[in-house]
Amino acid sequence: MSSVAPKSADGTPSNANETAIREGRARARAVIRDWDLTRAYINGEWREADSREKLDVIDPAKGDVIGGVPFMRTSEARRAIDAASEAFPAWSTRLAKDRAAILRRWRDLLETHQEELASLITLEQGKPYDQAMREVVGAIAYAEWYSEEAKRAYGQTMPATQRDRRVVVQKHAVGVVAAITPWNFPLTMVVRKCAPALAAGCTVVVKPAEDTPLSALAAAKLAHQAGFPPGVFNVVTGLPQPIGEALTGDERVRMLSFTGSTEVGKRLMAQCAPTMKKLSLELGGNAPFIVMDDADIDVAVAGAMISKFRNSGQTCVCANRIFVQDGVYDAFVEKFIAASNTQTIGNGFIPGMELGPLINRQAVAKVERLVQNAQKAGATLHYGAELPADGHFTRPLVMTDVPLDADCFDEELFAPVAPIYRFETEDEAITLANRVRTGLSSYVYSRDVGRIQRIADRLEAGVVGINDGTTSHEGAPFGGVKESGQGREGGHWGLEEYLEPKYLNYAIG
Ligand SMILES: NC(=O)c1ccc[n+]([C@@H]2O[C@H](COP(=O)([O-])OP(=O)(O)OC[C@H]3O[C@@H](n4cnc5c(N)ncnc54)[C@H](O)[C@@H]3O)[C@@H](O)[C@H]2O)c1
Ligand SMILES: O=C[C@H](O)CS(=O)(=O)O
Repeated sequence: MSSVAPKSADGTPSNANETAIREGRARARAVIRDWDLTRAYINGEWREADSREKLDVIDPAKGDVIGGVPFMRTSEARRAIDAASEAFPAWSTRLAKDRAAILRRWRDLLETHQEELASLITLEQGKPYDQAMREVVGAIAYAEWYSEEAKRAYGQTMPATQRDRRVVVQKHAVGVVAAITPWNFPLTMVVRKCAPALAAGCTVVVKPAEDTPLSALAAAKLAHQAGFPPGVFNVVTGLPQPIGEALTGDERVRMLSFTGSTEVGKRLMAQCAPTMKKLSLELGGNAPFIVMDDADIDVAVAGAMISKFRNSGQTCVCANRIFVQDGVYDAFVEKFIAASNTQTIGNGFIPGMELGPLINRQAVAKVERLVQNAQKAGATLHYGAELPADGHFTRPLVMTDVPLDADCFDEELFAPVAPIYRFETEDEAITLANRVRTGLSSYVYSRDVGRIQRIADRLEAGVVGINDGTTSHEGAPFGGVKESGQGREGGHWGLEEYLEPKYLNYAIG
């Protein structure tokens, strides 16, 4: 049976753990203090809310207040749009190599301060420190990619169709971009949107998630040091709805780049319609994880563990439905439950911690609702670690015998809960995998390359992990189909999102 974080002999959390938590929190709170992460960033200045109100920031592992950011609303959002709009002409016409150089400095500052940034992520989002460090490394990778891609916004010439005509295609920055980001990767989601936007010559107003605003403010602090001119990069913190209405309703904002739930994505999409904004929407997932009976079971179990439990299941690409073919079902279930039940759960500052808390109480209530629904429908529950004393934790859980009509088949769990479903044929697996409204990530385990290709061809998804539970790559076009959104982030695809082609037709006489 697994346990909460490693304990001392008498069963209380070891002094070493308590010391690690205390020291980790102290390091992160020193970053908040020394970097003065208490004000939003508008037009190159650090600003309070007009009302002087503050929005508390909570440590999800302890449930206590660890910081406060400006509780901004419409007026401050409008000032950020003013700044971004005024900065756009100069920034968009600046030489690409100059934009690239500033992005490179931003990238280097992210790397120089990666330990401070990782501590901040663990404190405000809860993920274990080594996962937070991997998030910072991911953010650095995106910043690096777009510091280079900034110089590759290439145009084209078209073969003449008339002897006295020439056609030249140019690329132009879209304009002011509103970037609204989620809490599960509070740094990477900001960099993954802003780096390509800034590389393309756009200016940006970021509204981070209210649960995790500090990482976005830290990114702004480093962007300021990197030399982004005033108004080019802005971060507004506060009440989502009025800020969102200001950003989506203002005709000067030419694009919305949103990462978050499908529900909110649909709402924001509708709010953008009156001013016809360009959209990049990275929305909800519900990833199928398919294990065929010729798969290497140990490889499949290892992949399912990473895909399911990374960030305590709070990623858009987590395995949300694990489908195992009849012939290997019992073997897979036995090994997967054993692996799941050895995981430690606790404060992310404890060295080697595997599972941190969920982001807030609402997230815990949602997963409890989905588990109760599945159990009532007939699922068998195989619980892992006991819960730590405080914080927003939920126990790691494997569910077998899950009925196909359980709510968790269609809803994103966003928790360390793994429903397993049995299937018989390849066609049945694909039909079940596609029987949802989203299509972001998916996984297939087999050692038959023809079977893998047949399944990958038919999966309704933007990403297919093949014998691999992790699929992130800064150069790949990340994004989904159906209600997982539209547009792509990463690689040249990510830069193109923030560019508009314009063709010039020359009569040459
Ligand atoms: N596709 C991806 O790349 C990706 C990445 C991470 C998370 N997600 C998805 O995000 C969801 C979890 O993140 P979340 O809980 O932060 O999502 P969420 O939709 O609740 O919030 C996302 C962002 O939208 C803001 N927001 C919420 N309501 C708003 C409104 N009315 N107006 C303006 N802004 C508003 C929030 O403050 C936050 O900044 C999951 O569904 C997950 O799959 C997708
Ligand atoms: O949560 C969504 C992220 O996009 C996951 S990942 O960073 O792409 O793996």
